[in-house]
Amino acid sequence: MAEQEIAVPPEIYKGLAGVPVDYTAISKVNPESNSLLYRGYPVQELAASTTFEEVAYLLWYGELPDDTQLAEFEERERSLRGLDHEVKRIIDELPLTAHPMDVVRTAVSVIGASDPATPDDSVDANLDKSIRLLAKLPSIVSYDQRRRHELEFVEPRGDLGFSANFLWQTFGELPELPVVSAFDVSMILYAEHSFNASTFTARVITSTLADLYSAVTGAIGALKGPLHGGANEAVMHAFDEIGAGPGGAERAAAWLDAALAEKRKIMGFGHRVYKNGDSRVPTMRDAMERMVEYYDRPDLLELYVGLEQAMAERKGIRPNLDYPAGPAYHLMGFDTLTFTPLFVASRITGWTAHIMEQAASNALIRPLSVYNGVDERHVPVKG
Ligand SMILES: CC(=O)SCCNC(=O)CCNC(=O)[C@H](O)C(C)(C)COP(=O)(O)OP(=O)(O)OC[C@H]1O[C@@H](n2cnc3c(N)ncnc32)[C@H](O)[C@@H]1OP(=O)(O)O
Ligand SMILES: O=C([O-])CC(=O)C(=O)O
Repeated sequence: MAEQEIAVPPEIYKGLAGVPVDYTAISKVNPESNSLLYRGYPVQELAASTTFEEVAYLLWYGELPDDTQLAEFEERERSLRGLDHEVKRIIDELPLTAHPMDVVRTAVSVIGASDPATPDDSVDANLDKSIRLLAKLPSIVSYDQRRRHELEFVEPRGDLGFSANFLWQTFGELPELPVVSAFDVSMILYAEHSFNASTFTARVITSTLADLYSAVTGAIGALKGPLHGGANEAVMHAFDEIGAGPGGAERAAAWLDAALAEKRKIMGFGHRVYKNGDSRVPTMRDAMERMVEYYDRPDLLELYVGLEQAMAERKGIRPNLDYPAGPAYHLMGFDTLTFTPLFVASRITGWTAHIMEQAASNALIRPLSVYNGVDERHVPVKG
């Protein structure tokens, strides 16, 4: 008699936590040293000495551009910033009740559906689509924020860098240097973070040989959720619940106790990979503090510090990048609902770098599941 097989239940890695699924040469997230490298460069150094355009180039081409390469790259990006009538028309048809992330997702989908190069998956075509989306996202995001205030579209300006132009198109006035610089830092920090949920979504879609626009559209959907990019918006909702004005630290602690008693997740805290703090937070916190000073809002900093300290005491959980980014964007004047679309405008660089990396060394992403439903049964014979 054959020896009876003892079924060993396979180990399930819920949420793929701790499971390496592929190599990447784009960025290295190191929770032990609390560091983040883009193509080998520490993100803090990039934030201090480069522009977001240089970082986009680095992520896509693997090296920082020299002066000539940067000038050509900037010229191309600036030439593509306009928005076709068709995209504006479709945005206009969307109800104002639509979340801005749904608007961005739809606009990217429309651009993909209208681009004759969509099926071309050559490296050159994908680079072209990537810079096209990078250039157009500020127009899409600002157009949507402005239409909610019944304001006209502001045409992009070819004499401004990415971040200055983004602010110009959103607010219709030229921002001062400290604001442009803090915004540019946020774009650099949000640009790339290895196999996070939205990037992995983009890679899964690419692995089926679907086009770049489809992968980006799916990634936008994944980023919308509050456990991922949607947390920067959710941080501001929490700040609104706590309320502005003096005494923020005490109110934040009391709010936190009530929220934890209700078993709520505190948005902007915790991270799947970093368990001792997010490598990007100190740099973004500096940028946020510069905005607190610039806009003279010490009460917001008091609330920020109060909630951070209370969370450390109660749960020992540290903030992630969304925590300082939310209040920084609020101070700059962005609507709270626009915060996650700002994340899209930056992460388009990382997503598309990963789409191209996946396409260059593809294997269909298709994990296994372990069935735990009812045993096999049979449809009763009728009659
Ligand atoms: C740019 C980004 O996308 S960064 C992430 C942005 N997302 C957020 O800020 C949402 C809030 N944070 C969270 O929900 C989580 O920390 C995540 C989703 C980011 C990471 O989750 P995981 O790695 O799965 O951690 P996990 O959920 O296992 O947390 C471990 C424990 O800490 C708790 N915890 C983690 N984060 C939080 C939080 N923000 N608030 C309250 N409790 C938390 C969990 O409830 C869990 O407790 P338990 O062991 O008693 O069940
Ligand atoms: O890495 C993650 O899981 C989430 C994150 O911080 C990011 O995408 O920037």
